[in-house]
Amino acid sequence: MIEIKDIYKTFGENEVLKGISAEFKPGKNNLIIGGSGSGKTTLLKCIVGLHEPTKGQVFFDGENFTDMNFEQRVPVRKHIGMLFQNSALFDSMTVEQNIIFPLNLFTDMSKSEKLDRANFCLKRVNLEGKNKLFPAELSGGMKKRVGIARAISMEPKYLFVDEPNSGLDPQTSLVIDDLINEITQEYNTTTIIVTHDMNSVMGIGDHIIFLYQGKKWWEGSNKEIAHTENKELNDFVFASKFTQAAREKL
Ligand SMILES: Nc1ncnc2c1ncn2[C@@H]1O[C@H](COP(=O)(O)OP(=O)(O)OP(=O)(O)O)[C@@H](O)[C@H]1O
Repeated sequence: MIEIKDIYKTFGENEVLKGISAEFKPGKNNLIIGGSGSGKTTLLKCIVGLHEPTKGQVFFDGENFTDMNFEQRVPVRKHIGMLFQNSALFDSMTVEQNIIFPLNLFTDMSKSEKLDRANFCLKRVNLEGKNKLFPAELSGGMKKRVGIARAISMEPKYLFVDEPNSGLDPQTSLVIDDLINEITQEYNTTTIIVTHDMNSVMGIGDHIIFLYQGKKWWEGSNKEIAHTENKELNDFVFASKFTQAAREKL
């Protein structure tokens, strides 16, 4: 479980996060949603340690991550898998080398063990046999799947995903959402996903927090979101006439 307590983040004069507290449970898809510039990515980066919060604390399974120094964080980081917006693959490396990269950094596995692990992860994301391809030879959806394979190579306890569906068509987005959902349940990972995608919200949103004006404005599940009376959340989720009409039928 990940717990955040009273997180503030300020850039110069710009107070982006104003006291956010939440709990993110294992085996659940925890979604962070909100308008553009509401601080979703900033919050994710504060949780994972890419930004230091101006105030407040982050706990990984009860351990105070914020107060740890670089060395103390290393064992926690080993349990973190990340999938960032553009998949962040190394263009000069093959698919296999990309997946093995964290294993080289964090483990003393033998070459054949690493290869076995890469093959297992590739199979898991339905990219068996694509080992020797380079990122430039892959579609956007395939790149995401390689990103997921790399993220799970270390068998993470915590999985952080920023905009998994950006640049993908609706069908491929569903495939990626399903994959993240399956992995979250199979490995009981505490998964935190930043998303704009309302299909993801309705499809896999076990636990959703909605950011507005730097605060946690609403929290609940995808079932609850359909019936919320929260005006700002309604304006955000059901912005179009089409989604408003769909809501009537929920
Ligand atoms: N490194 C930084 N330095 C200064 N300001 C930053 C930095 N990172 C983010 N910000 C500011 O923080 C605010 C929130 O940005 P953030 O990227 O977290 O929003 P977001 O909700 O993820 O937006 P989007 O949905 O458009 O990706 C913005 O005003 C942005 O300019």
